[in-house]
Amino acid sequence: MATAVRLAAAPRRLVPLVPPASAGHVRGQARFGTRTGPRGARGFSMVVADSTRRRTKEGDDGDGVLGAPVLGGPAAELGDQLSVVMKFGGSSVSSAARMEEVAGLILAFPEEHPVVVLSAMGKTTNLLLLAGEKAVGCGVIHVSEIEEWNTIKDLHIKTVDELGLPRSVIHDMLDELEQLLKGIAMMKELTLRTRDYLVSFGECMSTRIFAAYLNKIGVRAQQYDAFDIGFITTDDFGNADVLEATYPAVAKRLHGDWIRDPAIPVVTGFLGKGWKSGAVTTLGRGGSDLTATTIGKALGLREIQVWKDVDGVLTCDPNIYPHAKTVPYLTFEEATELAYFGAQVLHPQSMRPAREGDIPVRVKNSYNPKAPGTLITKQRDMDKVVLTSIVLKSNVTMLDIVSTRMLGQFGFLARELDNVVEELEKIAIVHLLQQRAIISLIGNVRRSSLILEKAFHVLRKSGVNVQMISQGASKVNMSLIVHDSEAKPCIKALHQAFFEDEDVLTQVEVENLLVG
Ligand SMILES: Nc1ncnc2c1ncn2[C@@H]1O[C@H](COP(=O)(O)OP(=O)(O)O)[C@@H](O)[C@H]1O
Ligand SMILES: N[C@@H](CC(=O)OP(=O)(O)O)C(=O)O
Repeated sequence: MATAVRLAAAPRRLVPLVPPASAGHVRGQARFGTRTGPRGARGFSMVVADSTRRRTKEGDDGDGVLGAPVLGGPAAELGDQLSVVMKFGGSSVSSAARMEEVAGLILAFPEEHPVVVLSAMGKTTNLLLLAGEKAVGCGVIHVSEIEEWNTIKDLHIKTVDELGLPRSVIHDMLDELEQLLKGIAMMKELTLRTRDYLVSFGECMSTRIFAAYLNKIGVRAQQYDAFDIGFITTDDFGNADVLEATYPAVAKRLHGDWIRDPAIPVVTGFLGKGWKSGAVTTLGRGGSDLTATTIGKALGLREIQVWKDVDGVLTCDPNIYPHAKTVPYLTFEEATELAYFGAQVLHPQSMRPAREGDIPVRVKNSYNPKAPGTLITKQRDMDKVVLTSIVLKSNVTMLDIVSTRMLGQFGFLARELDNVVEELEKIAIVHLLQQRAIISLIGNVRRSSLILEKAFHVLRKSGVNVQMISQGASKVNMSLIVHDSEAKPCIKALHQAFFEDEDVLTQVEVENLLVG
């Protein structure tokens, strides 16, 4: 749950990336093609285990399939450098057929030498969490009956079978996972640390399967567990931060191995190793995006690609309004605001390494690779930009504070919500308003008057009362707070007005005419 605060203190080298027509499905053989080209305070308004396990043995492909013939694939020769990161999310690798498609996509760019980052297959992370919660209360002898555990097991076994791989690729992992669930059942508790260890099995299995499959079709690949190759994090289980030491460590390991023996690295997304505990940590839900950008920066790669199940970053969440359109270009700042204010498509922290390393990020659709996707860079031409995307964050609690005694007071908001309210009530009248939603208008704040005029016109026509508005320090975000129940219709109405009505450009043109 997020919190919004209203203080009413009185007074208050870039080319389209499209696989060739020949790119596509592979089964048992590599195919090639050529690339067609290659928070916080805003003025007075505020919106506010054992990690060494499963180490890949030296000289092992990490997959149990050794010595497969090299048919081709991104044809690395000594001297060639790793060039891109290709991250595939859970939906992109949800089945054997999807893994074959993804292998086809990688092979469609033979001149690239990718580092592949994978998430867990499909909904495996959610299923692991549910299985863990059930294990707490079900008793050791009933662990084998937990529905989610059986779904996970069946999916992974089915996948290796369908890909023609030996079950030994994941056998030990599944065994270890069942032992862990029994341990949770025995202890009747699931700590944050154990939870991270539990969910790590998802990425550890998907990467082992995929690396084994690449090797089977003759493309040399090497599986890596991120926590074993230098992903050092804070010990904030469930939401760990990547520490600086990660960059040189990851670069040394991946680059060093590649130079000695060029095999496509297939790295677990989402996972790290706590610097104090040495235990497996996770980077927050959707954290594989951050793994990808961290590797991109560490190795100074040309581009970071995040392959999803949508045509790129869209003008709004397609689950809220299906007529969302692809946003072709974004800046790192826009993408960060979008993610931070609730767009599930990117991990909120993921743009930081890309921005620091000035490495373009491309969001692509693994189900529709010909779609151009979204290109995210440091800068873009904002001249014609009005609104870029509309983002919704629901279930927000708003604090409405009226006081004359708060000027010069700061720091109180950093504490817990209950404490904050208690503290504030000493000096102000506080209303805690729940079930609110933040609608963020990501766009060109230099056109804020135009955007807000249009937005308020739409909202007034829809009979919606805006309860707070925040612009503040961000150059790309204007936030409105409305009641939760009104938020989705608002998104739809705003989307229609900004992205489906023809008159927006005309307004820009009129404005340009007035200015120029
Ligand atoms: N503005 C947006 N643009 C694109 N997708 C969005 C947006 N807001 C929400 N989404 C959702 O994000 C999903 C993609 O993100 P995610 O599930 O994390 O991808 P993956 O697991 O493939 O990395 C889409 O399927 C879509 O439902
Ligand atoms: N599997 C993890 C990490 C991740 O990034 O997944 P995805 O790329 O499918 O959002 C999760 O579900 O959170």
